[in-house]
Amino acid sequence: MCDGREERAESTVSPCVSMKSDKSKDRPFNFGIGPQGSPLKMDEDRAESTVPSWVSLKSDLSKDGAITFRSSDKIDLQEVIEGHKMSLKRRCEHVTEGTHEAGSGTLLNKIYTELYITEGQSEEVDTQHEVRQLEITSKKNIQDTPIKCQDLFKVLSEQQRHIRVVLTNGVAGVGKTFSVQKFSLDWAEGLENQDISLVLPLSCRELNLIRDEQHSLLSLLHVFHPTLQKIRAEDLTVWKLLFIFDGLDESRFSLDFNKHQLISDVTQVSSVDVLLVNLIQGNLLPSALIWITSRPAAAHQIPPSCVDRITEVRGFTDSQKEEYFRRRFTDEDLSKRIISHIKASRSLYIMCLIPVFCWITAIVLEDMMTRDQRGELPKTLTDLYSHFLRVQIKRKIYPLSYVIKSHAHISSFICY
Ligand SMILES: Nc1ncnc2c1ncn2[C@@H]1O[C@H](COP(=O)(O)OP(=O)(O)OP(=O)(O)O)[C@@H](O)[C@H]1O
Repeated sequence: MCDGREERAESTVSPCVSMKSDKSKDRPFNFGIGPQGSPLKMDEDRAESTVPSWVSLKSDLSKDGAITFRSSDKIDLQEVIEGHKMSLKRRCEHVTEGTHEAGSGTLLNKIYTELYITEGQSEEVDTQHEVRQLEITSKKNIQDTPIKCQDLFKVLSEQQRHIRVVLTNGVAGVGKTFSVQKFSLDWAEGLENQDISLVLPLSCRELNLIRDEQHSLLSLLHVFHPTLQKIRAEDLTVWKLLFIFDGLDESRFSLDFNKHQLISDVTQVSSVDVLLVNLIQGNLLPSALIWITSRPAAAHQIPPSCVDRITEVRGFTDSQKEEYFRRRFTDEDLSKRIISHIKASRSLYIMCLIPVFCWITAIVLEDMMTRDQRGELPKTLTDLYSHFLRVQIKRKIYPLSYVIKSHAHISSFICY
């Protein structure tokens, strides 16, 4: 049992068929490495911290849960937090849709459409055709308990206790990374979860880059969040931190929860996988919150006993599908025509449960409807896919490698 805690509702993470693709290996969301804005200007000679313990910080929570600092710790802590918020906001407010598209960027808040997220995990998917599976899944949703992304760490019923580790499953292209980005942006903009001192997204794909290096948790944060260069070990132990590990399926670490070095000090150096295991088990920073996202087939790497809440991103409900197209196009008539076209095609309508399909559909139908198109609009997934490739090649805005990766992503869904 992780961190030695007593009985916890057993969660089953059944590995489902993963619609694995190469798409997310090219994901543009860069959590850390690279230019992240200027470092904070802080007084080098500041007096030793008088930071109160987290317990006393908690007593300073305002009505809306936001932290207010006492005068002695006000400047240092708030400077660090504000600097980190600015940096995170810069990184999260622009997104690239679909797959990597150099230099592009849409405002996340402009296109972000609420996703259907549920508590718990759907039963293992069977081997039926993808469209059939998605149809069944969407019907099963009715009894499930929806949960909002911003509430993932909130205790929502009397039966629940403190939620420390959340595992979010979801198939390829369903919106896990977008959810992480939206959660982080809302925090950075001061809108949600203001009781959390620092939200620290770490993409598993980027962590792979330092797989062979030795780090302490503190130095790991310095590498991936340079705006936190000035934070010290004692800060980490008193703040309420949220670590987000996005894309566990992309991780090349072998997480061994049974036999590993025990680490409880944030300055202790070890391999990155050992740091992760200790963090997830609660040996290292036991009060830190942890959010892990994964495609279903990789989620079993986290022992159920370590997980306080399992959620699943299910994609878009029917009304969310329509909302997506309405948000995407300022031309109301165009969005209406696109919605009525996908509604008329059963397979397209069902597949639009997956947001990345909405994106592909939008690209293709916008292209076909806004120019003098004589051909028939695509009604099957194969039609849609071939039009998609044609549009991309014609636009020449994507390199060939991008087109090949798109193919890998999409072909994991399409067998029509
Ligand atoms: N909430 C959303 N609102 C609007 N578009 C979305 C949303 N979620 C996802 N999308 C679209 O779907 C694409 C894929 O989403 P995302 O990268 O978050 O999926 P994922 O579940 O992380 O996939 P993978 O497992 O392949 O990494 C996005 O680039 C975007 O075009």
